[in-house]
Order: sequence, then C-alpha cells, then structure tokens
Amino acid sequence: MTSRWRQGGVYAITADLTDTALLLDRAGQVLDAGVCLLQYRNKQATAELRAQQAKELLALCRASSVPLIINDDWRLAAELGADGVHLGGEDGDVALARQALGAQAIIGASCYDELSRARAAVTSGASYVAFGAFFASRTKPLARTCGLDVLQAAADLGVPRVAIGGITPDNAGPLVEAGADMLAVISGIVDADDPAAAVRAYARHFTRPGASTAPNNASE
Ligand SMILES: Cc1ncc(COP(=O)(O)OP(=O)(O)O)c(N)n1
Ligand SMILES: Cc1nc(C(=O)O)sc1CCOP(=O)(O)O
Ligand SMILES: [Mg+2]
Repeated sequence: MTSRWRQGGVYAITADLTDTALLLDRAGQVLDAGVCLLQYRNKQATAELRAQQAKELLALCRASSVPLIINDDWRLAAELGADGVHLGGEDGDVALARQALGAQAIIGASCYDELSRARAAVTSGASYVAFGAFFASRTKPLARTCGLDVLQAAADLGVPRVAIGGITPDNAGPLVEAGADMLAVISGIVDADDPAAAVRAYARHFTRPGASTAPNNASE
C-alpha cells in the first residue's frame, strides 16, 4: 500500500477496454508521462475481467510508483491490496471503506456540485473530494454540471480538490486557478493520438504561476 502520494497534477482514468493488452499499453504510456494517480474504471467488463485487469494494472503502477485507485468497488481494492478506491453516491459508504482499507488508503469521493456532500465525505474519512462535471463530457453526457464557485468554496475542506468532466488542455486553466489540485481526465487522454503528450499538456497547468499545487507536492 502506498503511504505517500503526490497530491497535485494529472489524475488519469482508464477507458472501458476489454482488450487487456491494449489497456496495459495505454496505461504504461500514461504512467511514463507522469500522472499523480491512475484510476481503474471499466463500466463494461465482467467482475472477473475487472479483477484480472485491476491486478495487472496494479503491477504496472507499482513499477512506476503511482498509486492505483479502483473505481466503485472497495472490496476489490481490499482484495488486491490496491492503493485506494473512488466512491460515488451509489458506491457505498466512505466510512466503511476507510475501516476496511485502513488509514493509509486513498479514498476519493464524488461530490458532484454539492459542498455538503464534500463536507460529509471528509468527516467520514475521504482523502480527496471530486467535483464536476465542469464541461460537457463525452464519457458521461448526462453528468450534473458544477461551477467554479463550488471548487473555490471547497478550499477550506483540508483535502485535495479534484475537478472532472469534459476537461481538455485548453479549458483546464480556470479550474486550476479556482483551486483544483488535480485534473481527472478520461477521454482527453484515452482518445488522444498520443496519450503521453496529452498528459504533459494537462500537467503544464500546474507549473504556471497561480496554480494551487505544484506537481511534486507530496503528502508528507
Ligand atoms: C476522480 C473521479 N471523480 C468522479 C468520478 C465519478 O464517480 P461516480 O459518480 O461514481 O461515477 P462513475 O465513475 O462510477 O461512473 C470518478 N469515477 N472519479
Ligand atoms: C466519470 C465522470 N464523473 C463525472 C462527475 O461529474 O462526477 S464526469 C465523468 C466523466 C469524465 O470523463 P471525461 O474526462 O471523458 O469527460
Ligand atoms: Mg462510481
């Protein structure tokens, strides 16, 4: 289990790929480009394939010292010894996941556009809070939208703020200026001709003056 993690930068999320070799190839490119977290998210795979893909991704992430976060399923994260889990509103209780995964686990919570949800998640033990969708998302066209004011108002929560939803290298600037510590991205990276170059294009936002978090910040 990873006890240190870089709490700023690009948070890449995988695509719904059933071809595990392709998934690992893409993930390898993204890890080499310097993401702070990788999330395994596959809404199409069977439970068996998810377990297999997550196990193989975990080995890849370990080799790059990048924490692997499992989407939706803290039991799978516990079974594999992954670094953490991301939980949305329908995915179970943050406090229960914290109890099961332990103090070192990275537990993320989707908060959509709700500050009250973020406060409750932090009280229950969330390591970071995610807000979105900031822009129209190809991956989740029906996602609820969130404004920059929510990101700004979440500054005092004491955990990193993640922005998600339709983020591109061109529209990401105001999110980082509003306090986003991490940019969580699916299509902008996985649909890019060169995923590594896409990661680097997002990462540039964290090296500009005014960015809230430098990419090399660590939790300890
Ligand atoms: C970093 C991050 N933020 C938000 C989400 C969305 O979670 P959820 O609302 O549970 O939706 P699904 O991803 O499960 O479709 C996320 N996965 N990661
Ligand atoms: C998985 C997800 N959650 C969202 C939220 O708002 O909580 S938006 C979203 C989709 C993110 O994918 P893309 O970078 O392709 O838009
Ligand atoms: Mg979910």
